[in-house]
Amino acid sequence: MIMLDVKNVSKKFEHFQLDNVSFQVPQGYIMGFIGINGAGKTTTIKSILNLITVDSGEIQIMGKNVAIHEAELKQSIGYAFGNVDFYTRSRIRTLTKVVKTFYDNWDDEAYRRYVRKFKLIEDKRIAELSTGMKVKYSLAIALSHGAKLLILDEPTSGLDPAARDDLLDIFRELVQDGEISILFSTHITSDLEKCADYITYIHEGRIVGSAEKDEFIDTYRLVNGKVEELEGIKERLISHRVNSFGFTGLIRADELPPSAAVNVAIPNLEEIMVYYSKKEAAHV
Ligand SMILES: Nc1ncnc2c1ncn2[C@@H]1O[C@H](COP(=O)(O)OP(=O)(O)OP(=O)(O)O)[C@@H](O)[C@H]1O
Repeated sequence: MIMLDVKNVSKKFEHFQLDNVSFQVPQGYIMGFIGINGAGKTTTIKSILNLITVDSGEIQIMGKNVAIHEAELKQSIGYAFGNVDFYTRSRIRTLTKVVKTFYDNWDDEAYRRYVRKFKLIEDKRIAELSTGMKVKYSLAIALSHGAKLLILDEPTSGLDPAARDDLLDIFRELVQDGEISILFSTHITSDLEKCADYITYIHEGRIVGSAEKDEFIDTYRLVNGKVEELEGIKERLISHRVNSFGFTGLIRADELPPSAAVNVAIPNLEEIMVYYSKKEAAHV
């Protein structure tokens, strides 16, 4: 089943627009949503949560339009924002008492289980929680009301490597039984190398690619060669850099000329993102 279906969504701001954004998150998988700062990740997520009204296009969760069925669908969605503070003076215990009243399917037993699993101390005020703990608290809330789609906006930013690794393990565990799906936005691509099944890449408000992770990476090649070879291939490169050893560039695999005298390697997600952002700089 398709859990989240973003279809041809456009939204225009004064200096930025989401331009015909489309991608799908299948049930039971983790979709990594990547792009550099300002690419449009948060705007897309706000559209999915119906926090902003899109100009055109449609977003469906479990086959239902979010703009029409917002209240019903929010029962099935959990969200966590890594860097946002909410009700910072409340204690966990107090906040949960309020939050649980929003949900029809609240499961106290599940909540108790997640409080223990995530080692949440209920007497602590939100302001006293570390970033990782805040994300875990959001997850505990989401999982206790039976959320089937978790929308995590930069959940790992600001975390140390050990805390990040801990959360990534939790995300993997959550999708294991095929019920829960996760949309995970980040610019820390190494997190996604570890935990995402699919990748959607947004650049300047447009989707550059959305596919299973290895297939997405396999669309690109990193090439390097002597500067003399650059002219013959330059036009096909997404961008390139030159140093004293020669040049390195990113190219779509289907654009690679068979006869080019260059070394070819598979890039990682970070290299794909870095070379795409250089492309933008070259065109400004
Ligand atoms: N309400 C708004 N009015 C005008 N412009 C906006 C509004 N919200 C976002 N933008 C602009 O849209 C662009 C995309 O922002 P967005 O937050 O979606 O990017 P992002 O990919 O999430 O970036 P980051 O990784 O830095 O969080 C930015 O240039 C931002 O200034």
